[in-house]
Amino acid sequence: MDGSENQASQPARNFKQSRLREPTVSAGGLAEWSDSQQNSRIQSAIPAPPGCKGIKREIPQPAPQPDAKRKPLAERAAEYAPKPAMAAANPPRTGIKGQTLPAMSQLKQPSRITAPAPASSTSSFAKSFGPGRNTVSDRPVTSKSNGRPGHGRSRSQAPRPRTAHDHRDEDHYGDVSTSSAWDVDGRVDTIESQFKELKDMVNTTLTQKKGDEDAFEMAKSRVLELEDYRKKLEERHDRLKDELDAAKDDGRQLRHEMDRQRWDHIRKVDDIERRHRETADDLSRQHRTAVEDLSRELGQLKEQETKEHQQRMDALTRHYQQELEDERQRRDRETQEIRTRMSNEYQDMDLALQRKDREVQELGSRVETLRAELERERSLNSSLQTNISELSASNTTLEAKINSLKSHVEFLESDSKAQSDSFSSMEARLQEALRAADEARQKLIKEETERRVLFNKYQELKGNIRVMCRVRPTLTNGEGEEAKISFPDDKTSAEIVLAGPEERSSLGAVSRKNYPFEFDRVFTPGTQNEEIFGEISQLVQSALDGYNVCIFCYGQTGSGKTYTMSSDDGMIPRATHMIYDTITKLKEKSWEYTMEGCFVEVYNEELNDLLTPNERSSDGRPKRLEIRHDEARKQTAILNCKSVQLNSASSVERMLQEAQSNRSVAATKANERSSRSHSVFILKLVGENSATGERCEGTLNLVDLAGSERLKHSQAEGERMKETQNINKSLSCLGDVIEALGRGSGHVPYRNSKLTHLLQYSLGGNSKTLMFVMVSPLETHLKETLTSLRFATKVHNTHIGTAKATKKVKGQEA
Ligand SMILES: Nc1ncnc2c1ncn2[C@@H]1O[C@H](COP(=O)(O)OP(=O)(O)OP(=O)(O)O)[C@@H](O)[C@H]1O
Repeated sequence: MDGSENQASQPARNFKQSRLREPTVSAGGLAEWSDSQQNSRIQSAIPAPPGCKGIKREIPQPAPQPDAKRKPLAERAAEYAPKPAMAAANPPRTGIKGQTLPAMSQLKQPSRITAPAPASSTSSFAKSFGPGRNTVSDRPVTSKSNGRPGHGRSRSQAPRPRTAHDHRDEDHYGDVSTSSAWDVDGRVDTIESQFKELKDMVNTTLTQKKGDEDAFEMAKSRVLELEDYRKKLEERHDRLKDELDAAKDDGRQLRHEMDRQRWDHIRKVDDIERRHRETADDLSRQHRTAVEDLSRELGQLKEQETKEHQQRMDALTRHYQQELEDERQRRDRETQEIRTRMSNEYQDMDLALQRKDREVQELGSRVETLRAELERERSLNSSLQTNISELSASNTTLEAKINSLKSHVEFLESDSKAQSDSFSSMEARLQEALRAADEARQKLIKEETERRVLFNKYQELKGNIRVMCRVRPTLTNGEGEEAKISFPDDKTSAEIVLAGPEERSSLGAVSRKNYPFEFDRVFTPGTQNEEIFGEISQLVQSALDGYNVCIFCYGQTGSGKTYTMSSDDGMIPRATHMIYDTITKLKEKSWEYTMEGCFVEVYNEELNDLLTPNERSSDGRPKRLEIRHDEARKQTAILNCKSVQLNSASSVERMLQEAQSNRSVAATKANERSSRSHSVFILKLVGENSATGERCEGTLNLVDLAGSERLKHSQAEGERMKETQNINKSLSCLGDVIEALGRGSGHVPYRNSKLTHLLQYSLGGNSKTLMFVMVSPLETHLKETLTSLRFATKVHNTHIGTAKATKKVKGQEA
């Protein structure tokens, strides 16, 4: 039977006696059970399916047997049933016993009293006690007298709970004591009815007990069932365990089998591989043998073929030789015949030719005769014409003579004496004028010599190294912000003041420092090349006078060096034009000049000829330019360098163009190259005075230096690095040379760079030097500009010794 059905049929069942692990249920019965409690019982009662999780569920233990010493309530109630009078007669005793029941009832029914045992009955039962007998304080004592500890005891000690009707028993005591305390019959009736109720209760309890026993039995059977199930499960577990062990054994065997098969397989694979190798070896052996056999056969076949071929060739050769011989003989015969025929024809032709020759000779002699006749006729004709013209001329002359004679006769006929006097005075005056002119010429030559002396003295006084500054204008293509440059002194035009970069003080004030510089001359951005040349023309004159002159432009890239030096109206074309003009003028003073020019560049410490850049020596190597100094003449020559005779201004222009184009060829970007090399235009001027016997030899060097800002750039690599190092080196060597000259040092380090070595006689004692420091007007170039101006100031402060002209008068040193 199902547990739930059992419960439904026994609503008043007391679970305290069963002690099963089920929720504690009050004596109220089924009406007080919650659904969850019922469900839990249903779940526990249903046997779990075999093999499910329920196997692990705790099997409920049989409830312990109730305390045997304790008398069941029904028995105790039965003891009182036949003696209702005693209850009235001996109220304290009955009261004690009666007092135990509600206490027990309270133990069994902790919260509620259900319909069969309503609170009203308890309260009416309580009414049977006399006043003061059933106080709250007595109850725990009675309960304790039981001597059993229990969980219900603590509840009895707590303040009594309200009944199901939500009022305490004590609430009625007042009523009992006041209304019916001494109504014995009423009380007996009440007690009897109460007893009857009690009896019903006992019966109910007995029924409950029976139900409990049934439940107990059922639980027991359930336990047995579960035991069986457990056993089954254990059996199943053992069976499964056996199966697992068997499966493990199978697995082991399978693994073993697998290993064995793997080893078999590996062995087989090895065998196959070995067999395969052996087969391959056999095959390759067979192949080798076959190849050897074949090659042997091939060799034999080849030999045989060669022999057969040779035989065939021999047969063919013989055959063809025979044929050739036959053909040759046939041809010989034919040739013989042709020769015979030809000789006959030759003979015929010879005869015909001789005949023709004779005819030609005859014709030639006839032509000669005719030509001679024609010539004779022509000369006759011309002589006749000459005669005619001579005759007409002589006729005219004769006519003129006749006329003059006529006039002479007339003159002679007039005053002939006066005429002859005037003639003689005129001749005397002419002689006088000639003598004066000669004297004036002599004076002029003397004055020219004196002018030269004075001019050079004036130059010396100005100093042999002069520095001029030129600021180029801003270009119109929006180059950038202009630097703050001022020119304070209009009169001397020798000062320039540069506002330095912005400086910020610790207080945040922005200021600019002024940097004043002073040079021999400062040219403002508006100055034209013409005015610049006006300043340097005196130096060009000095070169004509036999001095070595060096004019160089120094400054950063883009500051205007090339513009100043080599542009169409730059210093080089202007200087050459001036020289031509001067030479022409000097011719009147008996000076004859020859002018020779060469153009070189110093690039990477190598001299390159810009007029013949690709010229090679006889051994095919590029011609190496070598510097040669003539100590006595204080002149420098460059070996293997093309030197051009400059007879006219146009030849100078041609030379400049050629140099420029060669410079462009040498580098893809001519501008870049111009920034990275020094170009030197060398003009040699040799003058001789036929009147005075003077001879002078001067050199004009016009140098466009490489961009000075390269001094700082050091991030370059490879070729660029070499270039940078060389530019740095040569520019600092130039500074060293100027400094050494200024100090009057015995040793001047000319040889430290190609540039200074080349300009040795144009820098220092025997020369006049002019440096142009070129200035860019841009703010971005400010630092470079300051560096350039400082360098120029150093040069300007250097005093170099007196210059000397290389001049000779025939037979004596200058
Ligand atoms: N005085 C001037 N008036 C007008 N334009 C000028 C003047 N000076 C220079 N320029 C212009 O400025 C530019 C740079 O000048 P230039 O090529 O002569 O500089 P640079 O110093 O020779 O440079 P690099 O070292 O690269 O050869 C050119 O376009 C040139 O025409």
